[in-house]
Amino acid sequence: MTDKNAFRPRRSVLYMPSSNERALEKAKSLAVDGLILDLEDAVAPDAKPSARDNACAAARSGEYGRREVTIRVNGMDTEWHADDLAAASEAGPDAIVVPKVSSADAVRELVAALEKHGAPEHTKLWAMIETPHAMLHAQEIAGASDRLTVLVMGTNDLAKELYAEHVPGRQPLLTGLGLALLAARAEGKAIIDGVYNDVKDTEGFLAECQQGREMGFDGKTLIHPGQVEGANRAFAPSDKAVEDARGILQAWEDGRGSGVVTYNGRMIENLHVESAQRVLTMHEAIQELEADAS
Ligand SMILES: CC(C)(COP(=O)(O)OP(=O)(O)OC[C@H]1O[C@@H](n2cnc3c(N)ncnc32)[C@H](O)[C@@H]1OP(=O)(O)O)[C@@H](O)C(=O)NCCC(=O)NCCSC(=O)C[C@H](O)C(=O)O
Ligand SMILES: [Mg+2]
Repeated sequence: MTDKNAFRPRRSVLYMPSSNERALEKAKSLAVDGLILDLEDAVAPDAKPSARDNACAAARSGEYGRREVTIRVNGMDTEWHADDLAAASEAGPDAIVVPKVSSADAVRELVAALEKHGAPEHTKLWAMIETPHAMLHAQEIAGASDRLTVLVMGTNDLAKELYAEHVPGRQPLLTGLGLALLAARAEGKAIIDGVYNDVKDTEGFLAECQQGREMGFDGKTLIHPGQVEGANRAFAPSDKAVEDARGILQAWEDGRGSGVVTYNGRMIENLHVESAQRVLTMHEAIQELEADAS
């Protein structure tokens, strides 16, 4: 994995229907780390062709500044997929997001199609992991190509396929979330958590952000501008975490050559130093991103 991919903040990644021109315009002023210009679930069948044109124009426009701009195409088994993939490849967004990727063969087929359509090198593949088959083959999917850089959880589809219910704490989904996380980390890929559907339930949304952060997700996919600030806060290292990381590095430096030191009474070994370094690198990457935005 490249450093850019490892430390590219993806705290908040907002979906928007590419048929909604107001939303596409509004996104230029939102403090999101990334955008998913959707052609799939949020777009009605008769609006698909014009939505495709809007998404490609937006990706080409260069008007989204520091934000990662991606296009979610329709699924591989749909009538729109081939045209979506060809148009998105030509437009050259930061990534093309493909829903319901369920096997390593599908990843290889998608990468070959991106190459065939002349997608520029910077256009990566993000695979949505949202079927039982994908969960059971998550590591093969994640490791199938270097061009695949990010896994995106599709928790609505996963719940549907499992006949599961959406409940606080997400107990029915935890096996799938855990398998996808293990796969992403084993293969050195980023992984973004699924959406929270109730845009008016701030408390429930923040609890789910915290759960995602604690599990190890890099960020959360969002559906409404009102969710951006909470996700940015939840998935950034807190002031306390940054202070602790600096303290750990200092204690390690002061201990020069010891295999183990203490910081605030806690045992510190080399692995804790690596984690502290990661926290500081992420903190600096976020500061840099936010400085670019102002
Ligand atoms: C959920 C919504 C339909 C709510 O829409 P609405 O009631 O119109 O919201 P507001 O009136 O509160 O909107 C206020 C302003 O914000 C803009 N807005 C709203 N949503 C977005 C957005 N996503 N991106 C950018 N801007 C947005 C409105 O235009 C208003 O602007 P203004 O008029 O100028 O004040 C709606 O939020 C929405 O459509 N959200 C996205 C839905 C979507 O993309 N769904 C598909 C992805 S989720 C998914 O598929 C998950 C996955 O596959 C799985 O399986 O889990
Ligand atoms: Mg889905």
